[in-house]
Formats: sequence, C-alpha cells, structure tokens
Amino acid sequence: MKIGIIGATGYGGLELIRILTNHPNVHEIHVFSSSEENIHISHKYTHLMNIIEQPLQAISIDTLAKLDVVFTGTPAGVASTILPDLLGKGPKLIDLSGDFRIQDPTIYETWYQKPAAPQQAVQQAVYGLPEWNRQQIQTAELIANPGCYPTATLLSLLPLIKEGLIDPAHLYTDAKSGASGAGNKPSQLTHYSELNENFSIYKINSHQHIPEIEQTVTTLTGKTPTLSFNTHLIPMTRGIMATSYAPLTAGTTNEQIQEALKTAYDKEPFVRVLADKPVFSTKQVYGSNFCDIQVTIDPRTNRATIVGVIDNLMKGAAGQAVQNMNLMCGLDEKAGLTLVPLMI
Ligand SMILES: NC(=O)C1=CN([C@@H]2O[C@H](COP(=O)(O)OP(=O)(O)OC[C@H]3O[C@@H](n4cnc5c(N)ncnc54)[C@H](OP(=O)(O)O)[C@@H]3O)[C@@H](O)[C@H]2O)C=CC1
Ligand SMILES: CC(=O)N[C@@H](CCC(=O)OP(=O)(O)O)C(=O)O
Repeated sequence: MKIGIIGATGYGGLELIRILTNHPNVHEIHVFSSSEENIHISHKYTHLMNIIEQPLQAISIDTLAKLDVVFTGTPAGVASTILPDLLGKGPKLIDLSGDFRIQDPTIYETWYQKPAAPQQAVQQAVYGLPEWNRQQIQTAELIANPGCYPTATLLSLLPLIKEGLIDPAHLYTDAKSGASGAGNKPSQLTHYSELNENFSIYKINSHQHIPEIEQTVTTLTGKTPTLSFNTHLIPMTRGIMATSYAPLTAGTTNEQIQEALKTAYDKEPFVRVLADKPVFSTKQVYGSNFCDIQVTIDPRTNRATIVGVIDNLMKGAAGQAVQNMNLMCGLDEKAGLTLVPLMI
C-alpha cells in the first residue's frame, strides 16, 4: 500500500513513520509538509537516516489522490481544509486532529476557536475507537481519530457506564500527560526550565476534549454524562494517566465491575485489564499500542477509582490511527502494532 502523511515532521507524523516502516502491508510512505518542501526528512530528523530517504513534498490534492491511505497529523483547523477535497477520490483518510470529531459545529467552534469543518465531511466521519466502533470503522472512508485524553478516559469509563454500574451524572477525571502531547512547537508550558521539576494544571475546566468525551459517551451508551475534567502536564516525554472517580449505582459490586471489563475487553488485543494491583504506571505501555485499565471500588466512599494509561503518541494518536487503517483496509488489526512496551 502507498501511504501519505501530511504533517510528517510533527510528533504524530514521526510516530506514524516509526510504525509504518515496519508494517507488512506498507510499501511506500510519502511525506508532506506545508513549510519545508524539498528538505530531506532525514536531514531534519537524523534518526530517520537510511530509513526514509526522501524530500518532503508540497501538499497537492492530485498527488495525494493517487495514494491508498492519507493521514493528517496537523494542528486543529488544517485537515478540515484538505481532507474534504479528497473524499470520494480514492484514498482512505485518517485525521489525528479534532477537526472531524465533534458533530455539532457550534460546539467545535466554541471549544476549538476555529471554523468547523464542512458538515458533509463531519457527517461522513467515523469516530475511530475500534474497541467500541469496529464495524463502522471497517466501512469508513474518513476517520476522526480520537484525542489522546479521550482514548484513556473513554476506554476506562465506557464499560461501567454502559452496564449502569456508575452514575454518569457525576464523573470526575484528573488526567496527566507528558510533554509530547503538546506537539513539536515549543511553548512556555513545555520549555525545559518550566517543565522540569514542575507539575502544572492547564486549561482548567476548559479542555477541548470535554465535549468529545461527553458526546462519545452519549453516542455509545445512550446516557448523558456530566464530566468535570482537568489536565496536567508532568515532566516526562510520553504517557497519559487518566484517573476518574464516579459514584457507584445502588448495589454495584466489584464482581460486576470486573465482569463488565472482561465482557468489553477480553478479546481486545490492545486493552489489558489489570487485576487489583497497588502500583502501576505509564511506562508499562511506553512505545506500545496498549491501554491498561484498572478499576477499584472504594467501599468507604461508595465510589469507583477508574484508571487508564496509554502512550499518547501510540494508542493516543498514531498507533490507534494505524489500528483504524488496518480495519478500514481489511488487514490484520494488529499489523505493525505488536510492539512490546519500552519499560526500561
Ligand atoms: N501529540 C499527541 O500526543 C497527540 C496529538 N494529537 C493531534 O494530532 C495533531 C498532530 O499533533 P502533533 O503531531 O503532536 O503536532 P505537531 O505540532 O508536532 O506537528 C504538526 C505538524 O503539522 C504541520 N503543519 C502545521 N501547520 C500546517 C498547515 N497550515 N498545513 C499543513 N500542515 C501544517 C507541521 O509540519 P510542516 O510545517 O512540515 O507542514 C507540523 O510538523 C494535532 O491536531 C494534535 O492535537 C492527537 C492525539 C495525541
Ligand atoms: C500536553 C498537551 O498539551 N496536550 C494537548 C493535547 C492536544 C490534542 O491532542 O488535541 P486534539 O486532540 O484536540 O487535537 C492539549 O492538552 O491540548
């Protein structure tokens, strides 16, 4: 297959290159840039020397239309100006940004402060969370790849909400991310001297992933959630831990919770449910496409503590995007993704 990556020099793009160069069904990778056309990608990122030796190409619809799959790993508001022109022209399309995730244009514009994508394209887009949406993904032409925080939060909350074991009207999530979640453009928050030895809360009560999580809970479970959701930056490169707290519904037992997780994920290749283990961490999924989940009941408060960990660039972005590509193209869902986490 011939693959195109727009935003190949970004962190999501680089991670796509890392996965796709080892993918058994991928024979050509074409890299596109809006600012560094003709520069060799391996000159900019020397870790790619002898791996991908080609100049970055200017973004051209005619060139992209000849490929089998096109990924966009671009800032919000960019894919919505490119991918609608490619719909129906041949390639399967997978967007890593939030441009096609939010159904209501007013909500997108409120939370992203950008013009919404053309509504016809948004209506065609399928939310690419394979564990919950596999059938729709298989026939999709355009995938809205989920956000990094929503992936960890939704995968851990959805089985319990679906089975009515927790009260979705009172959800609280504290999420923490490494700095690569912010992409390759430096900012004050990610500057080494302000990130190192520090721990920040940011976008308090206003993170753009709140409507994505609430919308997806409603679509997939039919229940209307109310979520308090806050995000923190921690001094590490990769990894997200999303810790949620939710009141148990009357009579919920630990056995029911573990059964719900088993039903949802027993056959899933990339979701691992941890038994009651007192310590676990983001590093146990580092560099892999796994989402590890643990749910424990707190009998003192009658609440559940629900934890999901992912690598934000893998299951939170490029890994999940390739999982979606595999499903869309009728390939083994695990192709290119059986990477063992880099624990040490
Ligand atoms: N980092 C993460 O963990 C995650 C990121 N995402 C989302 O995925 C998208 C990509 O993220 P990430 O790779 O981190 O971002 P980066 O900022 O690292 O890279 C984005 C790339 O997009 C390209 N770009 C910038 N402006 C334009 C433009 N106007 N037209 C075309 N290309 C442009 C740039 O390359 P060039 O200048 O060469 O064109 C740049 O390298 C974002 O929307 C992000 O929010 C989603 C989940 C997780
Ligand atoms: C650490 C950090 O800054 N993370 C970013 C994640 C951005 C992202 O993934 O944005 P979309 O999914 O909306 O494209 C943030 O919190 O905004």
